[in-house]
Amino acid sequence: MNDLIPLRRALVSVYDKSGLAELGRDLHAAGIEIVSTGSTAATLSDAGVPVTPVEQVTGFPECLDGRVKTLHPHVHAGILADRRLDSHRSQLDVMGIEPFDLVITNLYPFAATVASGASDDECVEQIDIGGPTMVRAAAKNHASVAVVTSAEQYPVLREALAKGGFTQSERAELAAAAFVHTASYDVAVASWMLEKTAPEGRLLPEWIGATWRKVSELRYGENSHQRAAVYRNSDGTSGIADATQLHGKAMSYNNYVDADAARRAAYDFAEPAVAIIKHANPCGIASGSDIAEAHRKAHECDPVSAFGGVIAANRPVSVEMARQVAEVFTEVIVAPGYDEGAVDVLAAKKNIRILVADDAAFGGLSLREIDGGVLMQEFDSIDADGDDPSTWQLAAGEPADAATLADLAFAWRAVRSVKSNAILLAADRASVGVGMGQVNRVDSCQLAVARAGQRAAGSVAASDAFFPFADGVQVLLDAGVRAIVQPGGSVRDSEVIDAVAAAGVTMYFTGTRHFFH
Ligand SMILES: NC(=O)c1ncn([C@@H]2O[C@H](COP(=O)(O)O)[C@@H](O)[C@H]2O)c1NC=O
Repeated sequence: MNDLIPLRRALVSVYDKSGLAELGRDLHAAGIEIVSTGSTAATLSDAGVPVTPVEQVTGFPECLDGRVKTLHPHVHAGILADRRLDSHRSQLDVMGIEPFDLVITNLYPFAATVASGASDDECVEQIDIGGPTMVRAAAKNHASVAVVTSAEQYPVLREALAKGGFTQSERAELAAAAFVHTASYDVAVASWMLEKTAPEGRLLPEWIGATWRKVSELRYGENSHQRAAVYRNSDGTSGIADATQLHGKAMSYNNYVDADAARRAAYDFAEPAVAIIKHANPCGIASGSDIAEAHRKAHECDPVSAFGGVIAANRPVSVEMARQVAEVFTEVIVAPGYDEGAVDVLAAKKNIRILVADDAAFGGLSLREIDGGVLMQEFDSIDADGDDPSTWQLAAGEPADAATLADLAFAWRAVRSVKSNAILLAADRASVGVGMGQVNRVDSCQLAVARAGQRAAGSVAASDAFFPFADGVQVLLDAGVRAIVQPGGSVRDSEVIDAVAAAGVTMYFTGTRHFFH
């Protein structure tokens, strides 16, 4: 297929000058004439590369502090002429305009400038206008022009130089990448402008722009007949999507879902904490004086279910914890780091996936896809009103002693990582029985009690939402639970309070609910 267009003339205008001098030499060596803007031209000249200043093409000086450099018909007609058309070629001849075969541009660093905390004026100045205009023009006209928008593409460009140009399909691919580049850039600008112009107190934007870039394809999705891939947020935030894998088989779709749930659970705690997740629910969650103790206690909650689990720690994994984990078949372990020797201990197990990911920073706004749209809400913060035990209202029984209150506070934090209806029994800042995802609260109570077995007696209980009737709470009381924390707010609260008081059990109302679906 002879659709290769030789590269004879290039427009080069880059903010990021990395690799520019070397590239310029290669372009020159390939016989390409280089037209270039201000400091790009200076960098090339300093490197001994012959360059035509863009002013020589436009016959107009760069002006307004660089706001106008390449925005000129002599540049844009040279980029946009469809050279398959006789009419376009002859118009260029008449106007004395030479076409460009190649545009190399990277844009002003708008997002980085915003992230640096620069003033509004400085951010506005970093909204590139001429760059995207050239990029979009070249991408539109990929039938005639190749466009390069990042230094990461220079190796591909060098390959094209070696073979005498880009093919049509290569130019189309470059054009697609270029439109992704300008679209992502505009999403960043538009989001920032919307935030700037939002009326006081408006949290939920009128428009949501977000872009994600594929990190990798996954073997399959939730099931083997579903194709799937993982994408990373383009806004620079890091998380489980771009965790570094140190060992083990490739992550699966379900591994990602569970690792995300595990991190959410573990990172609710300031003290060392571990969550063990199966099918997005904790089968064990505990805090401890160190991470190994937290893991031991989390594992003891339900050793049967912990088989094949996904573990998250909110502290670096110690060798001691690694040894404990290595005794159990574990799908994934994710932590902010690993003490020396811990990875070696874990990696002795061939199948475990070992991930290191930055400390989780759950918060802000979260999105959930529904048919035809998305739901946006504030992330459910555990530090909402009502989460501080000092604000809880004693609804029944005697005030809890300090140790019991600490266990209730633990249970209240832990229960919100359990899918509703959620009941979590805890002792010594560790779950001992979890009832999750049931369609009524009585079943969740029964499940939590059954899982806890003998440990239910003397444990404390947390319920993610109020008890609509006394039947659920009665299951907990019959099992010997000694203190309960729940939001309160049911029309039948008095029945629930009476049952709890009759059993001589302490119960606090938080006034805050933590449904999790
Ligand atoms: N206004 C223009 O005509 C214009 N043309 C190109 N630019 C940008 O100027 C930068 C390169 O400028 P310099 O070569 O002076 O470093 C590139 O990031 C390019 O995207 C422009 N600047 C911003 O809008």
